[in-house]
Amino acid sequence: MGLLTVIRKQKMKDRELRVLLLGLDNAGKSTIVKRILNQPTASLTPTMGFEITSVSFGEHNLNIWDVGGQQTLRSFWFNYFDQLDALVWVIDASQLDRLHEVFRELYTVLQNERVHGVKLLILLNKIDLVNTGLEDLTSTVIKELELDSYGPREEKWQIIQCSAITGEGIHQGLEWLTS
Ligand SMILES: Nc1nc2c(ncn2[C@@H]2O[C@H](COP(=O)(O)OP(=O)(O)OP(=O)(O)O)[C@@H](O)[C@H]2O)c(=O)[nH]1
Ligand SMILES: [Mg+2]
Repeated sequence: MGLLTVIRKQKMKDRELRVLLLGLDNAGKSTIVKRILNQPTASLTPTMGFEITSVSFGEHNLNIWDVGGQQTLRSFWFNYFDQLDALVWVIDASQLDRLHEVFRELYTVLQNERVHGVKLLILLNKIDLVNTGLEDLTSTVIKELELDSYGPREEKWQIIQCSAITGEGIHQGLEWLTS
């Protein structure tokens, strides 16, 4: 293989991003994927295994792994940790009573060494259902998960408010992932 071919292949590889979408059941992960694809978001059923979606964004091709978040499925999450470029963690911002569960599960995921150093995007989803308190929620998440120790914001992690139903914030999330 000539040098130019090697460089070209490497460039193509750099543009392929493997993205793992995780979060509790009902957080809105699959709806976010539908929104990205511009497909109807109504009448989705809980994801029982996983679904891979390939989508191009700018110069990049994102391979998004959408994995079911139900309790019984969480022990399988670690099967998807290899060679990740980014982890997207989706939180239902309208369900504050589940925040403890959210923190516990994400904390466990972040302990896994295969996730260390991987870009982390936290999406506070369903903001169309929330009228107040989003800024407080954002600060709480940053504090509880000690995100500042994860590395510099913008570079290593980001937190974005979004709605898979209205589409708000989704583009911004994809931009950050591919930046
Ligand atoms: N209002 C509102 N509802 C949303 C939003 N995103 C998702 N939903 C609803 O939340 C419910 C769950 O959405 P899913 O996308 O299936 O959730 P999931 O995270 O994929 O769930 P699992 O596959 O079980 O892990 C559905 O009824 C969606 O319509 C949002 O931004 N706003
Ligand atoms: Mg799903």
